[in-house]
Formats: sequence, structure tokens, C-alpha cells
Amino acid sequence: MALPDTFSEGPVRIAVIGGTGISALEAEGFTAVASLNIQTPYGAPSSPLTILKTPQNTPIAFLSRHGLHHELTPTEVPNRANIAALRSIGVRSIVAFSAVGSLQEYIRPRDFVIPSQIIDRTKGIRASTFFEGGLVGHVSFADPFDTGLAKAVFNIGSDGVLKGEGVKMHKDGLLICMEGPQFSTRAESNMYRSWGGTVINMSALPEAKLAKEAEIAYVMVCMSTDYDCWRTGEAAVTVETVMGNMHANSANAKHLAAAILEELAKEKYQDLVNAKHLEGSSKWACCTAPSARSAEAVKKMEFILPGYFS
Ligand SMILES: CSC[C@H]1O[C@H](OP(=O)(O)O)[C@H](O)[C@@H]1O
Ligand SMILES: Nc1ncnc2[nH]cnc12
Repeated sequence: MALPDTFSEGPVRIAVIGGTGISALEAEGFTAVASLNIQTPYGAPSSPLTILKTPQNTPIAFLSRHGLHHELTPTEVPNRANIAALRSIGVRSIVAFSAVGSLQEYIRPRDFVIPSQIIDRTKGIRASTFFEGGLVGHVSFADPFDTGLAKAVFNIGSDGVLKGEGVKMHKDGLLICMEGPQFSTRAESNMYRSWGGTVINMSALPEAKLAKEAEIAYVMVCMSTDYDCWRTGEAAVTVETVMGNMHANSANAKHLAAAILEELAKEKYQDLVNAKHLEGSSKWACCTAPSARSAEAVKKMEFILPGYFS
């Protein structure tokens, strides 16, 4: 039976974005209660927003980054529509999942990494800001991942949630986000290692930048699937390797998502989950004089941050 396309039991504060190998959130005790087809001033998101109730009865939103059947390349993901749609239903925190290559020996395939920093190696061909067309703004991106949320997620993941021989949770990763869709050359992979890179993907940006502009606390859970192509004498990464390890990772991903959502439902996390610390940051990032702001640009922004620029 089709799910209702409306949800009226109050705002949904937390969203999970699933990446490669995670096109649905089928954790035990989760019930899908609605499927929202939201249109935004930036177009339609990658997938309908599925609203689920957790076993604690907290509503959460789930979005499949590459579409329901992985039909969108990392370059084609409609990041602005995704973040705008989530913000429009009340989302203030995002836990994003990603399949990543490991750039360090100690991060083994199937390990999990919470990054704290990122280097942008995308090619400037993805729409990466909401501030445009007569409304200029510059938000801080010094800490691209939410520090409080990252700490909470790392602690939850280190508490025996991840199963499997030697599977580890790492923190403070340096994530390289490349354009793709082709994987890196060996020279590039070694260069990223020389920069101190720990993991690599193609999807964290501009997702994280747009979340920051939308005043949403954003954390990425990176699931290592391969050693990219830097190991001498070893075969380079293939989609088959990524998918094989993602398949093995998916049970851990679901357990971790469930544990994170259970913990974040607690009263002590409510300021964090509601991103109180980010409130107003985008309002004060705007440089354009009120009298000079483009009416069209302001109208688009009303969808995300109502009342901020008018
Ligand atoms: C299928 S390998 C490359 C692909 O996997 C990662 O996707 P996601 O971050 O959405 O899990 C990587 O970023 C690339 O998009
Ligand atoms: N080696 C790799 N490079 C870029 N993105 C990836 N996603 C998974 N493995 C990857």
C-alpha cells in the first residue's frame, strides 16, 4: 500500500542521508509513515523524503542521495534541492552516510571513520551555494562537520555497536572529496596521502557546505570499502570491491543509524539536534545591503530561511 504523501505530526528535526548501498533505512523497529514528494525552488530532491518513526517514536527523514536506484552520479546529485527540501520540513541535523576509499593502512576496508576536516577536490561544476543572483553571503566553513554531533556519533559508534572481526571506528579523519566519477590515478592517490588524507569520496561536497548555509548541523559517517589505488603491487579499486564491502558494511550502518537516533532522542541532545548553535549564522553572513537585494533571490531563500533577508 502506498504511504501517505503528507506528515502533520510536527516538524522532523533529524535526517539520515543514505549513499552507495544504502537506498533505504530498514533498521529493526523503524516504521515508514509517509513519503513526501517535495518541490523546491532548486528542483526536486534525489528521492522522495521517507518519514520513519524510530522505536522511540521520533520522526526522522530519510533521503537516498543517488536516487532510489543509484541513477545519479555524484556530479548530478541535486544537492541544493536535497538540503532545501530537508530544511523545509524542519530538519536541523543530518547524519550522512558515505562509502569511502581508505588512504591509510590503519583504516581497513569495513572500518568506519568520522571526519573532522575536508579538502575540496571537486571541479567547480556543482551548484554549491544558496547565496547567488543578487544575494551575497559567506558562511564560516572552518569546521565543515558539526563538532558536537561528530563527537556524539563517534562515542555511540565506539560503544560496541559495530560487529565483525577487528572492525574499528576512527575519529578526526581528513576526507578528500573528488569530482569523479572515475576513481583517482595512483599519482593523485599518493598526493592525497602526502596531504595527510585519511579517506576519499565523491559526495560530501557541496552537501556539507549547503547544510552549513541552511544552518543544519551535519556529520558524515564514512564507511571504508577499499584502499583506493595507492598500494604498490595491488589492484586498484573497482565498483565490485566497493559494493562487496558496502554489502558487508550495511548491517553495521543500520545498527549504527539506529543507535545514533536512539541516543539523539534524549533530552540532553535537544539543543544540539535543533542546531541552536547555528541559529542566525547565515543571516549575519549576508553582505548585500537590504535595499540592493534581488527580490527573486530573496524569495528563493525564503523557502530555506524564512524572514532572514526580506
Ligand atoms: C560506488 S563508488 C563511488 C561512489 O561511492 C560513494 O558514494 P556515497 O558517498 O554516496 O556513499 C562516493 O562518494 C561515490 O559517489
Ligand atoms: N576509492 C574511492 N575513491 C572515491 N570515492 C570512493 N568511494 C568508495 N571508494 C572510493
